[in-house]
Amino acid sequence: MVCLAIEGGHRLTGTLRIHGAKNAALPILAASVMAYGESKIQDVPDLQDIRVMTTILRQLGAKVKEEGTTLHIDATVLQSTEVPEHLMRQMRSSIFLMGPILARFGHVRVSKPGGCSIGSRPIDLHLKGLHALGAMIKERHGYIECTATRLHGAKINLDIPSVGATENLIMAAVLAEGTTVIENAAREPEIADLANYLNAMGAKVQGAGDDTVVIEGVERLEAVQYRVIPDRIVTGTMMAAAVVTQGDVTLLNTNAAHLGVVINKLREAGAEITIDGDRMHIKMEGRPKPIDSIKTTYYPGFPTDLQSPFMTVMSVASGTSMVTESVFEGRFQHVSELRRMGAKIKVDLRTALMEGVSELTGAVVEASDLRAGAALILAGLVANGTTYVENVHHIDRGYENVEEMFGLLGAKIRRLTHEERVAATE
Ligand SMILES: CC(=O)N[C@H]1[C@@H](OP(=O)(O)OP(=O)(O)OC[C@H]2O[C@@H](n3ccc(=O)[nH]c3=O)[C@H](O)[C@@H]2O)O[C@H](CO)[C@@H](O)[C@@H]1O
Ligand SMILES: C=C(OP(=O)(O)O)C(=O)O
Repeated sequence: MVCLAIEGGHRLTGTLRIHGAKNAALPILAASVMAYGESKIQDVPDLQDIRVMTTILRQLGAKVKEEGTTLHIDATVLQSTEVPEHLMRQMRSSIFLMGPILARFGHVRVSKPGGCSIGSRPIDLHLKGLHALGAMIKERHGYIECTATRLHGAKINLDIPSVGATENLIMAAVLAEGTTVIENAAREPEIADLANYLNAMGAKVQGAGDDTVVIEGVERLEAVQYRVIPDRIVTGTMMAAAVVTQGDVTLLNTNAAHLGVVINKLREAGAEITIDGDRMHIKMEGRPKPIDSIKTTYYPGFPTDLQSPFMTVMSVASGTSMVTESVFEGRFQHVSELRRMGAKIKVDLRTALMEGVSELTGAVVEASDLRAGAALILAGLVANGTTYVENVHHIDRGYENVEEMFGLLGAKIRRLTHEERVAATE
């Protein structure tokens, strides 16, 4: 079990290029199984979740070649439409394969991805939608098997604007017969990115990024070259890191339009943020001011994936701030770890009240999930002494070479084995 050792007290300065978005790349890679020919997907981040996705694609019989951050995928012929259980279990995003494999091959068998530490994360809306598109669905022994000679268009109203369900259903509907209308669709930028990719392949998807998406089914999709959008959650994390360390940072390959509410909240905390095309400059002088209140919600609201890194900012603010998590029921597990470092946080159900402290102190802490890990790295950057963040595998799911990424801005972060960590803290 590896851990990150973060030496506190180094102000972040310098320039960093933001990598491609995990949450856009994953559904796009899944969608590539619908194309005839060799797809070329650019700016794919080098992350654990991406490695799991390419392993699954290879296991199904697709040819996958890596060339730096470009992936070449040829799924013209697949040997299997069953995703092995051990790979399904490694990440939730394996569920994205359900819609495209079913749409193109008429059959798919996957195991249930299960919940994770941030919440129960059911997939009922994915299944209800696929059923409306004409899939026969059998759920037995923890497996889901879907069949359909050809899916057909349908009107689907999602109970919740689920990102994953919207994406899975768009992918299933592009090869269906007739027109599909998805109402109360999620509006996250990654959905528009997926639709742009599908449309480049010959699909007819309109309205992605809005709450009604209309998909006119086509017969066949052709492989294309496509570049994934920048990762808005990594951008937001690095912005928060610049603020918490009172730094001066320039981020390249960003899209400020995807981060409206995040930029406003950091300005409220006192950050000076300037935007010039895809370049963002963040400068912070002094302690962050308290942020009156943040409530996570669906896009374009405040993203749940940035709730925990922002909690670190608020933990060291010069006053009291409030956060309400309304998307995932279990996303406050970083609170106990931040408290170990000296943060003063009271939680009442889904709301946390943070009384900013002037100093955090380094401690051994555990990342319970990806973004909780990011929050603890940020806390380690400003803490007095060294912070050891355990369970780094969660962080590796979403931040490419995390210690190098922060290191480029002057942070001192080392990756240690468990034995090295124990020796360092004895
Ligand atoms: C790979 C990816 O893109 N992951 C993102 C995606 O996850 P994901 O697509 O899993 O998140 P959803 O938008 O589906 O989840 C939103 C809410 O809907 C609920 N729900 C969802 C599906 C369903 O069938 N039934 C149901 O009840 C979930 O439990 C949750 O409470 O959006 C989340 C919300 O912005 C982000 O935190 C994740 O980073
Ligand atoms: C929750 C997240 O991702 P996933 O849906 O892949 O678990 C995340 O990126 O913060």
